Amino acid sequence: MSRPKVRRTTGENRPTSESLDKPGLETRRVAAKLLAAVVDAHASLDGLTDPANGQPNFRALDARDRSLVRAILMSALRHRSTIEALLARRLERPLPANARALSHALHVAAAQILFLDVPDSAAVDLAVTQAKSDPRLARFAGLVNAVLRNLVRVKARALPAALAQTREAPDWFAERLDQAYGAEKTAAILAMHRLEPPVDFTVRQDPQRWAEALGGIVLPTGTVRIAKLEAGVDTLPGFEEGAWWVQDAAASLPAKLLGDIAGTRVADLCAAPGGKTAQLIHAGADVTAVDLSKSRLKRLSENLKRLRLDAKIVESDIRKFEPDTLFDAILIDAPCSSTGTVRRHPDVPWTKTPEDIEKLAALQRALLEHAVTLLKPGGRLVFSNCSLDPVEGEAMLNAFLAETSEVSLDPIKPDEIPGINTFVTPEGFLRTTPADGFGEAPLARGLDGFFAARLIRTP
Ligand SMILES: C[S@@+](CC[C@H](N)C(=O)[O-])C[C@H]1O[C@@H](n2cnc3c(N)ncnc32)[C@H](O)[C@@H]1O
Repeated sequence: MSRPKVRRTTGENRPTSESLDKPGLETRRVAAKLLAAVVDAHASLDGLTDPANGQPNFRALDARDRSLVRAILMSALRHRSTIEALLARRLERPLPANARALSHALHVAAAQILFLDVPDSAAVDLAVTQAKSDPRLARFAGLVNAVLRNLVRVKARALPAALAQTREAPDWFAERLDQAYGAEKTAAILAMHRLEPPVDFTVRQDPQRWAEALGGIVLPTGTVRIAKLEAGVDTLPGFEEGAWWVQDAAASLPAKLLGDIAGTRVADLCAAPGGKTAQLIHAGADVTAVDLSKSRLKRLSENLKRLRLDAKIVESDIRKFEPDTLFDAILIDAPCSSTGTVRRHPDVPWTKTPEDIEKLAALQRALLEHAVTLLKPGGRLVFSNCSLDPVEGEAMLNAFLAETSEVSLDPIKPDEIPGINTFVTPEGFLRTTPADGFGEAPLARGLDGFFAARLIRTP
């Protein structure tokens, strides 16, 4: 194939009022702007697309265009390495480092061409118009046209080959997974990161009935799972009456590891938005929910209100939380790199760095050190997080245990919760990854990456 050449701007590339108003153009511009914010400024996609506090250009779009922007960005990030490889092959030389806006516009268009149900001609045409109407991109309009037209022509053959050859992750992340899990399991984890995950529900009772009502299956742990949402969760049966809450199957396990807590006083430290708080209250505990974030605690209150569940809510840094009486049990679901949730949050590996992992592990250690002082002698504490990185999990916990006499490990037993036996490590930690699951049925495969350990306060 003849490689596209960079074409210089001519007068014909100046924006016209027609090009500025072209239907769909603003949606692509916003998508490219948000992609820049994620990849270059490490902003979180959920924050940027928050309906109340998100990026202003995004919030100015109507609901349909907002969903298209989200769909473009989910695909662009979920397949970022593959798109990068396919674009690089169609360019004569790498894009200059200062051509970030061009790179983002190409990625947004390629995501539509390769992964979304948008007509190819519309994706190409809008990207070219976008280039012509942006002073930073106008001189590249010819290149955008040539690269994207070429991509459309070859995609049937080139996409499967690129998917097979590309590791779908930034190098730092794939290398850390390799070190922790080995090449084969890393490949399986990264393959799961490309797929849209199912939706899991924790139900208050009668999982079988709710599986039928929602059109899903019951996993061995009791979680109800459906393949995908056809509309908002608030349209599903059982939402109004608070019969269930959305919670990944792995996220439902740490609270269960506290065992029978009916009638006991339990602290849920790092509680918001409250999925695990709801489990603890539903299990019959008198729960104190503590979190640093006012806005996240507001969501926790709203969630508990819908579920008609009640907890004492405390806004505090848990390092400064000094209750009058010690707790019978504690759950601490600590802030982490969230690398176990990449299937749902494909921006995570592109917004986090190895330095973040080290900093978060140090914060977790500090939170855990204070949390154990709030526990009654003989009481149990479960520490959990949704990171795949052992620095935030196994290594942090082992180092803490080696240096403290205040608590000891209470190993998790493989048969104490149905369905978890393959997730329990030889030392008695819980470790899940997206490559794990509950059997070979397609809907039973995969769950978020989680780490959990149970400790007991020295009597
Ligand atoms: C992984 S989220 C918790 C998810 C929650 N347990 C659930 O199941 O819905 C971590 C939480 O820790 C909170 N957090 C972070 N640092 C904290 C601190 N120093 N003290 C209290 N909460 C903190 C964050 O605001 C965030 O809500």
